[in-house]
Amino acid sequence: MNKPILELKNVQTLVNKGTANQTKILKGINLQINAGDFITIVGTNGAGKSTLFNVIGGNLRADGGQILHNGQDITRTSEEDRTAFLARVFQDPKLGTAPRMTVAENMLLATKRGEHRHLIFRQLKQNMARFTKLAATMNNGLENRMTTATGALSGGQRQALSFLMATLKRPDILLLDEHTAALDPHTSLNLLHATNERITTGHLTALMITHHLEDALTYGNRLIVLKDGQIKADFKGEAKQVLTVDKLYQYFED
Ligand SMILES: Nc1ncnc2c1ncn2[C@@H]1O[C@H](COP(=O)(O)OP(=O)(O)OP(=O)(O)O)[C@@H](O)[C@H]1O
Repeated sequence: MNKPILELKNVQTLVNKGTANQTKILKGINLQINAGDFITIVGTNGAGKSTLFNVIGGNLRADGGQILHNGQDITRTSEEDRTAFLARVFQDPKLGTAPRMTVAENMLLATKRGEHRHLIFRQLKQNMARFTKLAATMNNGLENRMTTATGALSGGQRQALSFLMATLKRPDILLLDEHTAALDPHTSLNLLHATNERITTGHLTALMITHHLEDALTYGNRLIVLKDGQIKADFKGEAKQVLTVDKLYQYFED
């Protein structure tokens, strides 16, 4: 059998280390993520979902356990070095794009994720048709704003651009941290559809945090419930298909 694309072995994190307030946030996470997995993650506020993404992304170091990428230990690899194989989209549309650069320039930058980036503007012209076609797949008019500064886009267009940028250079792992939560219901649904399309047709490996149980059930092949820093359930394949909102809701009680 192939190695998991990402594996977490007994991963633990602490906050307020060495003080009287020292607290364990992740309490021994064991998780094997296989190539092509699209995992939705749900859990109460404070369950540790963002902390899990921080520790996978490398902006928080694990205080115990191991993280392996294709079998290689990356537990101590920096956040910057992990961008060579990992991309993340945040809830805040402002976080994923450079506001003064145009849509096309941002996209060009994204083709160089994980490399020393300097823009060669002649490459803009060469890539414009491809970028415009890609922007059109987001179904929100982004393709008509290729030379607009990103700061002037609507929140929905900016977040769609962040998502596109995260996937332009194929990441081994894509982390979606409530990436539609700041959008209105219609815009959010549109981006979710585009997200699902790009992940499934591109066979990307993705983890998506959401507070919408319906969305967690609708999308992906796997669903994880995080509670109090631990994985309480991991539904795969058919077990996920027969899962209902009512059953899932039980994990949020008490
Ligand atoms: N730097 C920190 N210092 C102290 N406590 C922290 C720190 N970072 C996270 N925590 C605590 O760790 C717990 C988990 O936080 P985390 O943000 O991972 O939860 P979450 O599941 O993403 O929550 P939400 O759904 O509200 O976004 C929370 O109790 C939070 O207060």
